[in-house]
Order: sequence, then structure tokens, then C-alpha cells
Amino acid sequence: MISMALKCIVDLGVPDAISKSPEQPVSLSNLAAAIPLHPSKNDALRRLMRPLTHAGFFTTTAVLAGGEEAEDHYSLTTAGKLLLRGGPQSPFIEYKLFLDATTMTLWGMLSAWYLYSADAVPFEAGHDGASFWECMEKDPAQKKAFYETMVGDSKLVAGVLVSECREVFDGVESLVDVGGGTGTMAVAIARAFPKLNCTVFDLPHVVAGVKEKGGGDVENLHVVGGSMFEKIPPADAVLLKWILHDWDDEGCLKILKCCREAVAGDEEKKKKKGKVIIVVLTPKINLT
Ligand SMILES: C[S@@+](CC[C@H](N)C(=O)[O-])C[C@H]1O[C@@H](n2cnc3c(N)ncnc32)[C@H](O)[C@@H]1O
Repeated sequence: MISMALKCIVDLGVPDAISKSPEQPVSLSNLAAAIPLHPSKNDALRRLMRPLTHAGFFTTTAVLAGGEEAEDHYSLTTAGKLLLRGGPQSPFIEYKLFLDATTMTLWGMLSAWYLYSADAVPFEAGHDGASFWECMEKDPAQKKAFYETMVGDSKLVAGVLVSECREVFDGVESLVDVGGGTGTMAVAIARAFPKLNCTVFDLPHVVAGVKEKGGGDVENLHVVGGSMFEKIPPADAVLLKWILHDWDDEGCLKILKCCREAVAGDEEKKKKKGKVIIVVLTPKINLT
């Protein structure tokens, strides 16, 4: 319910409307007037805002106006600001991918998957056995939506990684971003550490054009296409951001074994210990 309510308020442009008044909380009536809302739906908007306020995206204060009944006034929390459209580090676009009608239909198949012994996950069952990544290659619109999502998320995470976690890169001269998508993360790391040789490694159709699209001027950025289940280019460190959650234990073990080979160093140098840097989403965050 929270997810769908979130999709609805982002579709309606509620966070953007509130952000136009950074100093003052916005009253429900002003908010309703600022978005494309049917006049009969003002109270329905209040009801929609309530669970999302409770979930930590907004704060609310009830303000008495000239002896009349108190009216709710809203401000954005830090989490709420992530919902702003087009913000330089906004992952708001993720909602489009994860809450669109096609994706939501698949959730309806989940209970059936638990009941039967079929190997295909609901996504594959709903796509004639094709994996998410296979579908992506054949569907340019879905591929575009997916990588826009990843770019938004990577901008956010890269900003934190290169400013708050710089020590992770101490002593690292070369790094491969495994499953690095269209290169946002690798470009950010390469720019922040100009002496570090940074490689974006992903499926060939994904990395095609990375240099032309955003990394053209970054000399220490390299691009390699291939499969992380076969061979990962050698480096001092490999980065896995948003990768392991996609695979079962067997798949993760294969990837991690390839990572170990990649960072093991060659026979001649037997150099310093390699690093495997894993970035995953953890469920506990402070939303306010
Ligand atoms: C959830 S995305 C994460 C992308 C990127 N790390 C980020 O956080 O923005 C998973 C990535 O794994 C890549 N991938 C899937 N199968 C792969 C394979 N066999 N070899 C290399 N990359 C693969 C996908 O193309 C996709 O870019």
C-alpha cells in the first residue's frame, strides 16, 4: 500500500509542489491547488498523505487558521526529497520501473511460484522462460527505463562512496566495476581518483557506447564487455554494486569465485591482497 501510495503522489507531483516552499510547510488546500487534482479529491489527498507521513516521507503540522478547523501543513523529510523529479541525485525514477503495471502483474504470480516446483522465477514464467537480462537486450524501452533507474541510484551512491568512504580505495591502483551497467559509478570513481585505473565490466550490449555517452573525457576509464560468470578482468579491487541480490546462492558463488580470480594477482607479481567491495541495500535506515 505504501509503495502504491508513493507512486500516486509522485505521479501527481506532490513532492515537487511541496519543495517549492522550502521555508514554510504547505497547507493541504495550497497543495491541492498546486497539483492537477480534481476539486472533489481534496480530502482523498489528505488520506493519501497520512500513511506516507507516517512512513517518513513528509512531516505534518496542524495549523489553526482564524478560528477555523486546523488544516494539515506538509514539509519534505530527507527521504521525501529523494522523490523530487530531476534532482541531480534523485532515484525517484526507480518507482517507474518497480511499480509499473507490467512489474506489478508479476507479483500476482508469486504465491503460485511457492506452491509448485517450477524453477523459473515469476519474471521468467511471465516472459516465456527468458531472464530479466535477456528481455532487456530485446526491449530497448525497458532497457532505457532500467538503466535510467540505475544511473539515478548510482549518482546517489557514488556521491557517498567517493566522499564518505575514500579509505576503501587506499592502495588500490586498478578497479573493475563488475556488472557496472552504463558506467555511472565507474566514471564517478575514475574522476574522483585520477590515478586509479577504473574498468566498467558488463554484458557487451550494456557497455556498448559507455565511452561515447559519458566517459569520453575520462582517461583512466576503460570498458570491457563479458560475463561475470566466466572471467572478470584482473584488478587490485572489484566492486559489486547491486549485483548479488539478483542471483541465488549458486549464482553468487560463481560470481564471487570469478572475483577472487580477478583480484588474486598474477603469478609474477603475487602482489598485495585484492579487495572485493560489495555495495548492497540494508533495510535499516533513518528516514527523517
Ligand atoms: C541491478 S544492475 C546493477 C548495475 C550497476 N552495478 C548499478 O548499481 O547501477 C545488475 C547489472 O548486472 C549486469 N549483468 C547481468 N548479468 C551479467 C553477466 N553475466 N555478466 C556481467 N554483468 C551482468 C546487468 O547487465 C546489470 O547492469
